[in-house]
Amino acid sequence: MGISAQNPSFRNFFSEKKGQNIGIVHSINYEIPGIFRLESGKTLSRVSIEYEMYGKMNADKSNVILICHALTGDAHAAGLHAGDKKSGWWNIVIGPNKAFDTEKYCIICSNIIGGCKGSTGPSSINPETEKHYSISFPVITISDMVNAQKKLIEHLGVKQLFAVAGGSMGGMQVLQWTVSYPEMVKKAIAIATTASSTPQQIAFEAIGRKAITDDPNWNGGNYYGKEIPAQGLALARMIGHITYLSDASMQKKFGRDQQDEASAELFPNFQVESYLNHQGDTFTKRFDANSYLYITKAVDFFDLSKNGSLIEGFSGVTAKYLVISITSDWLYPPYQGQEIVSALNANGVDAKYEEIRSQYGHDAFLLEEGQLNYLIRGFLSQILVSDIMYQNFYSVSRDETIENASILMVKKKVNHLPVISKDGKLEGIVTSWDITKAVACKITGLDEIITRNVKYVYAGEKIETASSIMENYSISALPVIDSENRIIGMVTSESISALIGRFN
Ligand SMILES: CC(=O)SCCNC(=O)CCNC(=O)[C@H](O)C(C)(C)COP(=O)(O)OP(=O)(O)OC[C@H]1O[C@@H](n2cnc3c(N)ncnc32)[C@H](O)[C@@H]1OP(=O)(O)O
Ligand SMILES: N[C@@H](CCO)C(=O)O
Repeated sequence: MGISAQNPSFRNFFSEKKGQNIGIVHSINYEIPGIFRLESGKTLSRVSIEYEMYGKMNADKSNVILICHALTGDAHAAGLHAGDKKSGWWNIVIGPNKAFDTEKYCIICSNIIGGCKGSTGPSSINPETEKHYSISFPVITISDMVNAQKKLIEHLGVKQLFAVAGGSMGGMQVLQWTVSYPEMVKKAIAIATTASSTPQQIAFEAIGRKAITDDPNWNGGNYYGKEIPAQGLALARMIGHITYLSDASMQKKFGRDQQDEASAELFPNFQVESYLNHQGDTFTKRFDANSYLYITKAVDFFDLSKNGSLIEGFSGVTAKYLVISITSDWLYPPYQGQEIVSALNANGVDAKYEEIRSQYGHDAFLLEEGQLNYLIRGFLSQILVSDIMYQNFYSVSRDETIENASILMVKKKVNHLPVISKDGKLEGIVTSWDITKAVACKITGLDEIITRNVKYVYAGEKIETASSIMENYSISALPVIDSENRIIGMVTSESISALIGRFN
């Protein structure tokens, strides 16, 4: 790695718990059955989705985390392919004891539709013509990428994702998931991203696309089996790569250092030139130019605002959110992460904003191991009352008889009955112990034995809060209420204990 973090002691603080690697992994290819309809209305058939899976699904498939990759990523997020020396692109956070702990969660990452790493894209063979799609490939959007992932997730029998996470364009997919399929996402982690591409972001992508289409080898997109538009693609990557770094990281990596004169054709190359040439050159060996055109356009089209309002765009989102920005990211600056959180909060969504303090620039989401692990681990392991409360609870009204209340308790095998008013507000609670005492004292009216000074919690509180109330007052069930004192669920000591076995 080229530079050390801005404040080494800060970085070490977050690196305290080292994870392990997951070893050899392999990719799987899934073909979506039938026709796949795109947002544009166009259709594709025999769409392939390449994916990798690390860790095991638990019995009810409730521990699945989907990882969404950035612009030039792929399904290989972690571990090693047999014979390779380089691990997957997010190996720093995926594995045993890492934030995306493969001992606890089942991690899935798939290559996006439009890509060139095993999923159907412009370089694939069109089954109707038996030729490369090239630029006959339909326009794709971030929403299409998410719809293709949803097909894969459904095929794997997963009803709800425990979390969806990703950086940059991966973060856009995260946002899109929670807007398109709110009921399918419990937790969302969007890093170094925006909810709407800005003119400056579009401008950089546009220059990259022009570099490709101006290369004579691009040949209207028909270069498969011929010379590829390597010069244009390399130039596109060089421009893009500058936006992934920062002024400070370039200073630190290269300063004004030059290469040996012997390596130069005309003038000695600065080290930064040589670095960009290397990045451009390597990129042409791993990426398809047409895919680059389609994917960057999908990023440019991305805009979740509705009628000009991001608040409106996020209406209906229910996932709990962690939004992370990077202090030195000038491509997706922190204000864009803050805007996402404000719009989510305005919709009543539990969304938290965090910043990674780094000099690496945008690509810090691929590099800042300690801070990423610390923030993501904390967010994934935080369990709220709403995660474990029972919404199907039984209640009584205060004019009920003790006999009826006790029959209900026996039939439904519960030890607590919240007492509620006609408009659903919490008035008190009766327990099986209250009833036992009432029978002993020959009391028949429920009203006389209700505990009115009832303890309660709110759905958004941490389970630690609920369990300490239970412990302090020696009670085993708490009503969960909303801001208008209406009861919306019950949390019990059994539901908290059940958590211990949740991910086994
Ligand atoms: C996010 C996703 O979903 S996946 C996509 C992520 N992957 C990529 O973007 C791949 C290409 N990008 C990179 O390599 C990115 O810089 C990062 C963020 C992934 C890695 O960052 P770092 O570890 O800091 O690597 P750095 O930016 O210094 O680049 C290292 C490479 O530059 C080369 N290099 C460094 N200095 C010079 C120089 N002066 N002249 C020539 N080459 C140089 C190194 O030899 C090394 O080459 P290699 O990758 O072929 O081994
Ligand atoms: N370096 C990453 C970040 C782009 O957002 C990539 O190439 O995908």
